[in-house]
Amino acid sequence: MTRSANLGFPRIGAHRELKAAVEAFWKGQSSAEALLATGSELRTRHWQLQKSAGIDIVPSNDFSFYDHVLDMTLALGAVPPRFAHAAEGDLLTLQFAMARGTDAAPAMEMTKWFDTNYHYIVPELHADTAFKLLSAKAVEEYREARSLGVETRPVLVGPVTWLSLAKAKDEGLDPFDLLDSVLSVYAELLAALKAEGAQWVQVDEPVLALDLSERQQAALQTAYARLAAVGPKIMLASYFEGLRDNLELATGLPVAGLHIDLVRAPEQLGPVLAAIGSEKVLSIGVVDGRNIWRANLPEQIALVRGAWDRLGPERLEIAPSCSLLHCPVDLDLETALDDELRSWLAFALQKLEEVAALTGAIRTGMSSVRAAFEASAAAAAARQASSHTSDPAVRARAAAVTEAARRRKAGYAERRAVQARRFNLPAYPTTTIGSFPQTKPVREARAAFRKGALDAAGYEAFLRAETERAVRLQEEIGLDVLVHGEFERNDMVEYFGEQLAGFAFTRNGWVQSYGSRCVKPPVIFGDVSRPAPMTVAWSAYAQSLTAKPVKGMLTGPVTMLQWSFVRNDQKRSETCRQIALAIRDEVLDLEKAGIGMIQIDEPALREGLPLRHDDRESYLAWAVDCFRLAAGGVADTTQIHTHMCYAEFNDIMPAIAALDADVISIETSRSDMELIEAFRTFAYPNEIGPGVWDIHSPRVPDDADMERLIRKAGEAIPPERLWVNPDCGLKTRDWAEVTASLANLVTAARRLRAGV
Ligand SMILES: CN1c2c(nc(N)[nH]c2=O)NC[C@@H]1CNc1ccc(C(=O)N[C@@H](CCC(=O)N[C@@H](CCC(=O)N[C@@H](CCC(=O)O)C(=O)O)C(=O)O)C(=O)O)cc1
Ligand SMILES: N[C@@H](CCS)C(=O)O
Ligand SMILES: [Zn+2]
Repeated sequence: MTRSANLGFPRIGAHRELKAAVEAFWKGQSSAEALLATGSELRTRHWQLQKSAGIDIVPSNDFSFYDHVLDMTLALGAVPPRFAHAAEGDLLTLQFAMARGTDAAPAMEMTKWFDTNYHYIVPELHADTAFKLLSAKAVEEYREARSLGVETRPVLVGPVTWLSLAKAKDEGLDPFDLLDSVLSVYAELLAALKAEGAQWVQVDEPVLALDLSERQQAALQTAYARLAAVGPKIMLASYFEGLRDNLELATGLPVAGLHIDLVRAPEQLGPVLAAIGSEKVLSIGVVDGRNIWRANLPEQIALVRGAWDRLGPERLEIAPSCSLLHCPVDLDLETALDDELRSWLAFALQKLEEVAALTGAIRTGMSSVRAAFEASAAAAAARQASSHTSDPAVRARAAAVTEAARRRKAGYAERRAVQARRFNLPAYPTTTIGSFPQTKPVREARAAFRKGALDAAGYEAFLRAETERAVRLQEEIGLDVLVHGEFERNDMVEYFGEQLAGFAFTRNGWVQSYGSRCVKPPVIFGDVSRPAPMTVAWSAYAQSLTAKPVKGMLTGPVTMLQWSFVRNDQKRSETCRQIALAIRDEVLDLEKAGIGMIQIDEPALREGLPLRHDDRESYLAWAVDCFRLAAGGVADTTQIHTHMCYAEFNDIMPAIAALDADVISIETSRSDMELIEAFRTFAYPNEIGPGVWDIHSPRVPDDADMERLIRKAGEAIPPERLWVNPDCGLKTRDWAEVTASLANLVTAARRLRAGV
């Protein structure tokens, strides 16, 4: 019988219940028991919701208190030696210590999960890492679901993906040297799941979407020859791209099932069907797990029928393209959303209903799901015919863009000279990345304003006071280039989305970004333009308070695109160009208002890079063009900054240089300045602020730490081109940490200056 399946459900809760519980525990306001109870309630609710939506194969172990890659690291006992002190306690405390750091041990690195805005904790490996089954979470959650009458398919991050994401900490060590020891623990875990009664296990190997080295390919062969023999049948899940040249490898592995992503790569169905042989179950991902558009069921059923014709009912599963971790939970909560737009959307629960409808159509015939299919077809037709998705003026303007609009008037060397005269900054200029603490009072004031409990004048007065406090503090600390603090912003993307035409925003569309932190990506449904200035009043106000330069602060077009739910009826490059023109308007208005330095953040430029090398050049070409279009209109005396965090820069250095920003600030401190190496190798020509404070950790770095990092950066970059700044914005930190850390940062810079 053809079955409906899910690969993972959003764990944070429709109302971010997990966030509240975890943060209360961290603050010491609630007990471990209370946190564990919330976890259990959420898992129970989510299993039941999935069953009620009509899903036959429901996942377990997709839940996590922080991150599922970290959970796998704990399962394998790969605890870095610096957490030995925490390893003596319970696993909850240990995992939070590893993720967030402690006074005694800096946090583990965190980076982007493939091309998503979800962050995982990077496993750390030493030649003598002693792997052992440390956490039986997967078994416990399987047992928990079973006790509730729900038979689940536990999910594990696969060994080859886990090793590929890991960082070797010993010179000369390749993570794959440790494959055998890692596989022993996986085998033990699978055996334990089998003993508990699990018939199937979903093993996620998204690396199958990447260009694989020979070592990775061999590791996949070795791993699955060994693990398939253990017992539970393995559903090997690939997603985020087509298998392409990994197709033969994937279909040839001795596993019982294979999941493929037919949303990103529908063209792979034919070749996979031809190669899959006569025994494997095929799980087809036909509902988009990465976006919020309603599926076109009549179109998708054609793919399903193609698979069914070849495989028959027993060897077919119908599923979302990937875990629904990247989707908000429930569209029904969006009561304030425009009815027309809402009728085009589906969140996690609605997507599962779509999976169930496609399964019903194949299993019991069209008559059982006719209403769902008709509604889906009507929504698709209405969206295509809607006048709200296109704006002829925006299209005409985008079509008329010339190369000249993307080019600064003078080259960097000339700009550097005129800007040095204008700003007259000391060596090692100090600055921050933009945001200052988004404290509870700030969030509460915004919530009160939104609910009407605080009027516009009261909210504005509150924000002005916060901004002035931040400016005064920065002056007192002695920073050279100030920021206004971004207090008026709920989020660096959502804030702009709320003000741009063509964007819509949700009330509850939360998606986990890292740990307890969530984002509410706006929805780009139509052509984008900027009806009015968005940030000019706040920047001008902050500048009016001080003689020091205050940077204007904008989110760049690629990041706006990447961190939104993007329309799927137009090329991404086209949508990005429209956003770039809207940001360009804002840049020019800031310049007109006397703002001399304008930062255009592009932290998602690297994340947007296609997973396969073959696709990268064309992406980088349009992404760089869009940034340059946003920035290119200003005078040479206006200094353009950009900022990127979490990026592996090595493979995109030419693109970063081609942005031609006067100054770039990057995240480097968690990797101990490793990332700066790429800038040295490439001989990056412009100014750089390598981050010297890991702002994701509550730890206050001392001035000696920061001085050491700057000196290390100075070995790679000529000191006269170095800036001193944190890794990223300070919105997640509190004022005590910010005040202490920034004072240390300024001390470090002054000490270096004295030695220059
Ligand atoms: C730089 N990063 C960002 C990414 N993606 C983005 N879209 N934005 C980013 O900044 N990706 C990479 C990184 C990820 N980093 C972060 C860092 C911090 C957060 C974060 O703090 N998220 C907040 C939610 C932010 C927000 O939208 N806040 C709203 C609503 C606040 C709220 O919950 N209000 C309450 C009432 C107030 C209260 O009682 O506290 C309510 O409405 O009930 C706002 O400020 O108005 C988070 O809380 O997780 C995310 C990614
Ligand atoms: N200006 C933003 C950038 C974050 S990537 C901030 O400071 O929060
Ligand atoms: Zn950042």
